[in-house]
Amino acid sequence: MAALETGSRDVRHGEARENATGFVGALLPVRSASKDKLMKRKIACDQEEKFSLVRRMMLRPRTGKKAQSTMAVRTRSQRSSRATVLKSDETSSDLKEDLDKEQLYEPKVGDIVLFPGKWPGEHRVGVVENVTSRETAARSIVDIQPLQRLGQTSTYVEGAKRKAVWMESGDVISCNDAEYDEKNKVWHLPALPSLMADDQNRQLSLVERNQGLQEYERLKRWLIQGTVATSALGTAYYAVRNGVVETIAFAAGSLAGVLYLTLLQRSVDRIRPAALSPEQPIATTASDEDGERQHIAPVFPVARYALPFLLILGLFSIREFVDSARQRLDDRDTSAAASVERSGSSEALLKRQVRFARNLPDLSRVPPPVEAIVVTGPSGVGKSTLIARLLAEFPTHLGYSVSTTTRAPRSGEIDGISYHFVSKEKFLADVEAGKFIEYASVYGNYYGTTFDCRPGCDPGVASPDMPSDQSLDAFFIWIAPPSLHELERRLRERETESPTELARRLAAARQEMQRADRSPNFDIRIVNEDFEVAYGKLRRVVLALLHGQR
Ligand SMILES: Nc1ncnc2c1ncn2[C@@H]1O[C@H](COP(=O)(O)OP(=O)(O)OP(=O)(O)O)[C@@H](O)[C@H]1O
Repeated sequence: MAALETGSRDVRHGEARENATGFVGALLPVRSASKDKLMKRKIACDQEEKFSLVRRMMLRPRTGKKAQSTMAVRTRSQRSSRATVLKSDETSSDLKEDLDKEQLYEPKVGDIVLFPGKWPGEHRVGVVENVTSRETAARSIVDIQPLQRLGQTSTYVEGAKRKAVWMESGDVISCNDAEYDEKNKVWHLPALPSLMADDQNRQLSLVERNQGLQEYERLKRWLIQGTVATSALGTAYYAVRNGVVETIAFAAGSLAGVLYLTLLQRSVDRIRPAALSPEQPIATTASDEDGERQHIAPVFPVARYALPFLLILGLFSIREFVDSARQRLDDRDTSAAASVERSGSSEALLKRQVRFARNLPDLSRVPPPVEAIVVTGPSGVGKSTLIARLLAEFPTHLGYSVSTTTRAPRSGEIDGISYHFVSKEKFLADVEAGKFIEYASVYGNYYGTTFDCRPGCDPGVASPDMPSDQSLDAFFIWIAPPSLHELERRLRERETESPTELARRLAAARQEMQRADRSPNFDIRIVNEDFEVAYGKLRRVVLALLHGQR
């Protein structure tokens, strides 16, 4: 053992260092080497030593007591054996002999192997798909396709998701006993190679894992409780501040959120380590949950990824539903208002007024910017129809000013409802007294609109044919027909005018429309082609005016 003797001599001369990296360093021919060369060789030997250790770690225990130890235990035992070698000045041939006793496992494509899972202490079974050896490293890279255990059986199948993992060859253990069933395309593993750590290590990893799981359970509870509490508060707030529909929409959204969170947690629960119970051996690769996962695998990922989109879609649908419900309620209230107007039911009227009052301003606090809203337009354009709808919708906020005329009442016309029928003298006296919003002389008779309105609230809606030039703090709206032809059709269909009267009204309408086009007195012009569209525009304007915006 010349080399060893050299080392021994160095030790004697005090030239060898304590940190000469063990017995391999002691094999260096120190005397004949320069300092640089010495360092290079030392590094080479360091690597060589590491390599030998790596090789020893990769050795798979086959028989005897050692076969029961884990890889971790083997690493420790390697260290202690190395110390023993140093102490006892064992020779390199002794080491080789020691190494030769063990066999180095080199995975091959198609081998069934046991490899570490992502959880501490977890091990899984897989089939080797590829082995890539590396020139610069002792270990090769092994691509492994994980297998799934079927329930508690010793049968393994390929997972639904084919996703290979890679390991270093030293980290995998061969499962020699695996048998492939060609017909059913499954592997039978009568016994897994045991990887049990010593009891102390095992207990430690279990304690750590249980602590982690407890924290996770706490976090889960906290998340769900927090979301439920926030949802309940939000729903209560909506119930107090907004209507039923908004509250239902918010509650539905919250419920969907909680449901999604629960599903997400269930999904996370399913990727727990295979062996959770302390009684269950850590080396078990898969459990019942894996089998269960296999069944739900194709369904659950789809649901998981589709759920956020479904939620968004659902929220949009709820919004649509809320809008349409609101519209339906509005329509119902409007028609209810009209029927209540007719039937005169004070209870229904009160209910309707309360409902509308929620969205309408308190006029004592928000004074409207105008004293009157004047709706003007040619005869037959639809003024009365539009105003009737407005009055039905805002009965407490709008009143209607009945026009005053000096013409004689026609059959069926009632004084005070159709018109205020007054004498020419009285009319002119009221004009002098400034009682009229507007007045005009038409075909020898006076027509005018006063500030008095029914049922006596402010602002009123007046329906004069044309606004007068007198100064009035009113908002003037011009309602135009889509065409003269359509105007004539409406008047004819109304059947309230004689042919002569109809012709006269149409001629007057032509002139009024020309004057209205040039008149600077109108604040807004609305074409009444589609009734709902025209009413929608009118309604928005009136609401803005009621809320103090001009
Ligand atoms: N957008 C519309 N499309 C079709 N018909 C309409 C429309 N608006 C109103 N009408 C109809 O036109 C006719 C005339 O309407 P309305 O009596 O309200 O007009 P008016 O302007 O008040 O007339 P007048 O000034 O002579 O009282 C009614 O039969 C009404 O139902």
